[in-house]
Amino acid sequence: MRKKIVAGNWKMNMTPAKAVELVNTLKDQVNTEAVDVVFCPPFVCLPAVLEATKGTNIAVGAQNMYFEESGAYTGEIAPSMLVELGVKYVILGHSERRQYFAETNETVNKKVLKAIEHNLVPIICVGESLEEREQGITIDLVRLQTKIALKDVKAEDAKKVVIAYEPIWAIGTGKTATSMQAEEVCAAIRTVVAEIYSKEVADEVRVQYGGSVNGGNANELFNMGNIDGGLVGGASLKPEFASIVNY
Ligand SMILES: O=C[C@H](O)COP(=O)(O)O
Repeated sequence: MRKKIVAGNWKMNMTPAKAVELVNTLKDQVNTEAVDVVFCPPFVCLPAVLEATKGTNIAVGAQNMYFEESGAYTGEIAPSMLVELGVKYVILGHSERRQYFAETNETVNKKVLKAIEHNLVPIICVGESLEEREQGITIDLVRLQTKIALKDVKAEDAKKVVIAYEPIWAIGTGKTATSMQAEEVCAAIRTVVAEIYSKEVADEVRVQYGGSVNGGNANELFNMGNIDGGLVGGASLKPEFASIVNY
């Protein structure tokens, strides 16, 4: 039985002081027994959020990292830096990174391999644009993104990764995929994982849905057979996040 996982991607919002306020608002409200809860603040807020979540079961994730160990990569963050702080998860390949920062399936794969090497759990984002959906290539595209992201990842490591299906047209738009649309693609992701590895691996890997998840739609989405929780943007910055976790 897969445990649900709900992660809040704060994106480029909050300052360290505001982050502590948000954690203090949410930390006693979220039920971490039934669901793994992850807060993913901006890099500079990580120490404050780690401190503020001490003594809770809330895990902390980063929103990105680089695939080299160290060196002359101005502005980048290495996995060891995150690990030393106590970060457990890292979002990789978010569509905003692909769109604005030229991330490709190949760089996402390098980051996934590096994260695993450092025992960070990658939350790998995949998903199609509206144009791609209208062209009828959603499943092919998401299968390809998943396959490349997992290239050279061993079966025992693949079991632990989280894959977030985020249709780009649903991100920050208030336009949620229907539970059937989300389920169809999340099931296809599980199928491709089974093809690469085995049914056993596919049964363990957790697949989230992301894109305008809110307190009103979380229950229906998270009750679909192949949806193991959500990657939440806008609503993760509000008290409403608790009602998503406690769906
Ligand atoms: O990472 C989170 C997603 O991009 C979803 O964002 P959203 O909940 O604001 O639509």
